[in-house]
Amino acid sequence: MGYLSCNAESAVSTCDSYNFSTKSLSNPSNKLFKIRNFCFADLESATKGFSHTNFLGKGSHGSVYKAVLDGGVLIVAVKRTTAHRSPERSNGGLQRAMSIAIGTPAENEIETLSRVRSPRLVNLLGFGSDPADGRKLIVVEYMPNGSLYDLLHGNGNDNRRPLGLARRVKIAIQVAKAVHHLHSCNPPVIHRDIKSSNVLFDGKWNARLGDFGLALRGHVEDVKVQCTPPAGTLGYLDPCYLAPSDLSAKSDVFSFGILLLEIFSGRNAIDLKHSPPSVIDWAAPLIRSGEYGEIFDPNIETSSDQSAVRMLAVLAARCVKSTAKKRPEMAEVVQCLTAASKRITSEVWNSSFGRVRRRVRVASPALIQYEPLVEKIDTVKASRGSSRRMRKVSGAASVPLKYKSNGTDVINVGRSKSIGSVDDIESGPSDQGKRGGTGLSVKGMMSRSKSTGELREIDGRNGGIMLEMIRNPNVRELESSKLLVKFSLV
Ligand SMILES: Nc1ncnc2c1ncn2[C@@H]1O[C@H](COP(=O)(O)OP(=O)(O)OP(=O)(O)O)[C@@H](O)[C@H]1O
Repeated sequence: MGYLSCNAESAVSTCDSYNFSTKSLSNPSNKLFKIRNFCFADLESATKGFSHTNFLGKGSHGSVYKAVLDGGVLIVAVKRTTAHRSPERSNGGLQRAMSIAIGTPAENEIETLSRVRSPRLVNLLGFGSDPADGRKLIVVEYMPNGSLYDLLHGNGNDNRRPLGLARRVKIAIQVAKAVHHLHSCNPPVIHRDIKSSNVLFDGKWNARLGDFGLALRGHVEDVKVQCTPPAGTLGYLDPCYLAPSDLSAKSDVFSFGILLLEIFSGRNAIDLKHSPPSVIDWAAPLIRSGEYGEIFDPNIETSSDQSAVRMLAVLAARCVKSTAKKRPEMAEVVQCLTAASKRITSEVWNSSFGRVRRRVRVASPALIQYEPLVEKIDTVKASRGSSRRMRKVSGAASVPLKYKSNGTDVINVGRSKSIGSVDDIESGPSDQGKRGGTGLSVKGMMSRSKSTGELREIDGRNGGIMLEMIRNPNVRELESSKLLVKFSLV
């Protein structure tokens, strides 16, 4: 994929440097963020002399080390850039074009990150420079849980369970929010290097977007943007981005689309073990022919909500459309992923409560005997009277159930079809005394949550009763199993 065609040298000679200076960042009058100018000796000792033990990884611009500063209070990652060389001699030529029209990638990263900040990004904390050769050191937040690349592809030796679909979609949403944040800045920031190895996990396993070495901050018509030759990582690079003037936020959307396919399928953006090696060439025909489920990792269970699966697959296909204008904005991407996530999460939720659901199914409109229940019920008094509050789950259909009381009376009970949710029980007038009800109630829990409460008769007309669940936070231990066991089929 040879998309890189611009001559970096000529671009450098014509660009506007925006008067970038690291001095301005440490100037107290600069109120953007508190960016520290670290002393090299401090960074050197905090990384134990940039030792192997503190080594975190190596990128195309240098090595990254863990550093412990401020007497152990502050743990950071320090990027020590390689000595600056001209782009033509850079050894990253095949993987990435060295094309920053202003300064080095390190300077660019410092400049860009000093102006954007978000909990979805690997934020800049400060910088330093090596007095021996002037190399820049970038100090960013430390991400202790590795990269998305590691999580998806591992190192081949670990026996980790593959990530579930809900988790994958959550990660996708977090990255989408990061990109959306960048595009919403004024002027916007185009990251230009969205890929799984640039998504890192913080201490709470939230995904953060990092590595702003190639990021461009400015409007597409700005001189800086117009003068910066195309760059990115092969496999993720927008095929429409052939010249500086082609750049737009939609190039990031393309890279994000490739990342989505990688997240869903577990395949590398380019994987020579597969044919075709490119994830987009493999997935696009499947999505086009409506085989949406085929693009998901075969090692994970996809949602049985097929509309969510379709939404995700179609979204990825839209992001990687060959015409940039047809790709969605990141705001829409976030929305769509969030909608799919809700469907998947409720599906996961429902299946984890399958045990309760099965019970509800058994209890569908069959005749059910509830023999000793009356005894039990007689001993339990309604605890909260008319002040009770029903927590309703919207859209839950009620199914009338028939129960046999003591083998003699048949009573009708409204119960929701929705899983194990007594909260969903059909409600009605609660003044049981006036309605000639039996005055029975029973403790129970069938809620999705661990909350407990009381089942209380609320309507005793027509030879049947209506029960409702009254939430009772004081009752911790549940008698749901008893309740359910007592409802046996006849
Ligand atoms: N903030 C951080 N916290 C913890 N580890 C980090 C951090 N930043 C980078 N790393 C580790 O260092 C490695 C190199 O990071 P770097 O951003 O320099 O390069 P890269 O993104 O892997 O590759 P490239 O520079 O080619 O895009 C990463 O793969 C990651 O393992």
